[in-house]
Amino acid sequence: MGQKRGNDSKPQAVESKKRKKGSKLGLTSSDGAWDGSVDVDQLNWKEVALPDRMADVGGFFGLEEIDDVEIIRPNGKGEVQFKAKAGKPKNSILKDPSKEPVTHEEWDGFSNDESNEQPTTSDKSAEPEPARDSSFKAGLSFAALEDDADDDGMDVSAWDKLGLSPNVLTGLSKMKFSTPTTVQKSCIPAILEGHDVVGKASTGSGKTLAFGIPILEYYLEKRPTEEDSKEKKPSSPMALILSPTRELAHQLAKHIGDLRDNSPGLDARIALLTGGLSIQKQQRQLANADIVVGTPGRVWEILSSGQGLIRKMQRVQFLVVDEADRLLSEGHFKEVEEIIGALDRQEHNDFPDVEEEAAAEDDLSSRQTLVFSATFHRDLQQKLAGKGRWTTGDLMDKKESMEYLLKKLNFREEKPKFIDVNPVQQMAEGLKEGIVECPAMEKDLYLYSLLLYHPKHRTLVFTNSISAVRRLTQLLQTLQMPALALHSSMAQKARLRSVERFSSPKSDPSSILVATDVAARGLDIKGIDCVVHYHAPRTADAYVHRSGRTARAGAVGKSIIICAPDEVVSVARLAAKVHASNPNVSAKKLPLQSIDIDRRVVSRVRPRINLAKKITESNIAKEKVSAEENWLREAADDLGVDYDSEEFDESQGKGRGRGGGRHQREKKASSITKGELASLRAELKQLLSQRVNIGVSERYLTAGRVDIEALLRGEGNEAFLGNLDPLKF
Ligand SMILES: Nc1ncnc2c1ncn2[C@@H]1O[C@H](COP(=O)(O)OP(=O)(O)OP(=O)(O)O)[C@@H](O)[C@H]1O
Repeated sequence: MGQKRGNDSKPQAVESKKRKKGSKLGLTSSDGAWDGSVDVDQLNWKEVALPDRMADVGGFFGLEEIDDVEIIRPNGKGEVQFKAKAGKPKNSILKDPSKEPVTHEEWDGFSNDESNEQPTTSDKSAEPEPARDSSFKAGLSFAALEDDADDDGMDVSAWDKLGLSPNVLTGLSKMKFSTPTTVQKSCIPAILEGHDVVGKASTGSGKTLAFGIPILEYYLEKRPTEEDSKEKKPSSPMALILSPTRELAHQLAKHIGDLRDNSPGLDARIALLTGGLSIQKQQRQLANADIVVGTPGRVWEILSSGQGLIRKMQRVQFLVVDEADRLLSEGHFKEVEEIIGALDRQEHNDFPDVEEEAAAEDDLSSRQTLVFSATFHRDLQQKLAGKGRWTTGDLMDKKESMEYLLKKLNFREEKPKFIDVNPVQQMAEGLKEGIVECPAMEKDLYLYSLLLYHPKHRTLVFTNSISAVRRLTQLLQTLQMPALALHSSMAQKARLRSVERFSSPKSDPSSILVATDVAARGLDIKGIDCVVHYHAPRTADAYVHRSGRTARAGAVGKSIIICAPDEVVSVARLAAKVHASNPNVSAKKLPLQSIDIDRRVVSRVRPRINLAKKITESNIAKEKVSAEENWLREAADDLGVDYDSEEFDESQGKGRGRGGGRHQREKKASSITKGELASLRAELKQLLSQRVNIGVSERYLTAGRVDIEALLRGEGNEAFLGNLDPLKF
């Protein structure tokens, strides 16, 4: 049974017990006045600016600098103190970089693999920020609500039953979230009551705020008092939120940060701990954070660096495991286990006095564990049972998921609440699923045709490999389509640019993002109308998450699988698994609509595709050959031998070893001359300048059967000329 979290604050004695340890920060002179010296963490550090060309470099370059600081050596020995020359800052609190709202600039890209992450310097040191608004008291903010009544806020009475503070309601109103989503309605009260919660709800259903709101409410209730601030009592983070990828961590921090920024009196400081940022800076952010969001690799790296951080983190009141099936699987499992183990470990000599130890035990016993995902797959079960391999990606039912989560996570309650908002339906309600069947070698042609049918649709195309992302992006760009690439071996700045360009409201409404599964989870981009699986997803949960990038937050969207004949059976099996728990769906009648693309369109655009493929293959082969040659030349230089490209080509071309044929094809593609390439381009340009002509002859045009005026006005699908049935999907 969950221990109900009362609305009253803990008795003062317990509060002060928790924060008993004296502050070592600013020093005071004999008359008790602050003498201007501060701890190194409290100085107003700024990141060292780098020239643009070095923007993707990190590590050592994550240095920060500071001006106008006097270094004092009180007793002439090793000990140093710092004094900001500018004098005493406002409210005696110097700027704390972790308190700045998380901005887009701080984001440094995507990666599944934290260990391979490149540090970056893309985050900017913040402007000086206001100190905590300690005059603002929770529960006394009706005035704030009234003040804002005439801005463009919304009626939020639908949230009334959830018992939220006026502060958070104001924030929700400003964000125009008039109604809680189902997962929010079900999870928020349970979390506010103090329960451990496992929440399962479809993609895009608002899970972030389902746990984010109770955390902010807890902050309002327990935030440090004015007194604490004056005494500069060190605080501990209240929540640790773990996320499997950097972009998700960023999004979570941003989403919760947005609500904080819109809610009067809410000034919780959020630290973002992901690879790619200077670790020293993150350690400093952590020192003052109220909410910590991070990826397991970096969180563990920082916690295990000592400095009493584990002890500090043991006091978190909320441990959130987002995208739990992914986080408790694959590469992250070990680090998550380490983190959870460290949070639970209680060693007696950890605490300098009995009172502190008692307070820590108190915190530990009241810690809530919150676990969220849209899917819980069977591999998690296998892995937890010690059977190792990740294979099927099949989805687990409620009982199985619970059993295995219970084994691994140290829930405070014997029976955490499992809130499954969509027990029968894995997919978002507004999602339409379709399948396009085509010959295995003609996927490019069918993808292009599909895209022509969907002008002004923001489309996300998933492939199963990085090389396919590279090739397809170039192919579509050659066909003058606004395509962008996203995969984990791109430089971080380039990844950021791709997502920003794709998601910007100002971008071309026909934008296409070609991506690997690095974009499958959590990416919350408004207005993705269509998800295309160029390669069929390998697992049922991948299908759910990829498709979940569209039809988010009650919107509608389409998910289309392009499928070769020999893939049809496995794709149908995959869809059957996803819909298995839906009694309204039978294996014989899956909600996977077959889409027929007009054969005339396909045959008319084939010459475009053939030309574009030739150009793209030639470009890619040229890039590859030149990279290979550079490498061989360098290797030959190192070995002190002569590199003879012809001799090397001969040895490759005789079919010795694997890949000889491919090498020959690449060589051939790369040998297209500049002149030939230019004429291919000119030919393609000519084809692209004409609309795809369907059943229209000049006679037909002059007979007036096509409304040329309407076409010129941009009505209908401008890609096509003639009578064309719309795609029935
Ligand atoms: N109550 C609400 N009303 C309207 N929109 C909301 C509400 N709550 C959240 N949203 C919006 O819904 C979108 C999806 O939310 P969120 O990213 O939390 O979904 P999710 O369930 O975590 O998805 P995924 O499983 O794909 O990670 C966000 O853009 C968010 O701003």
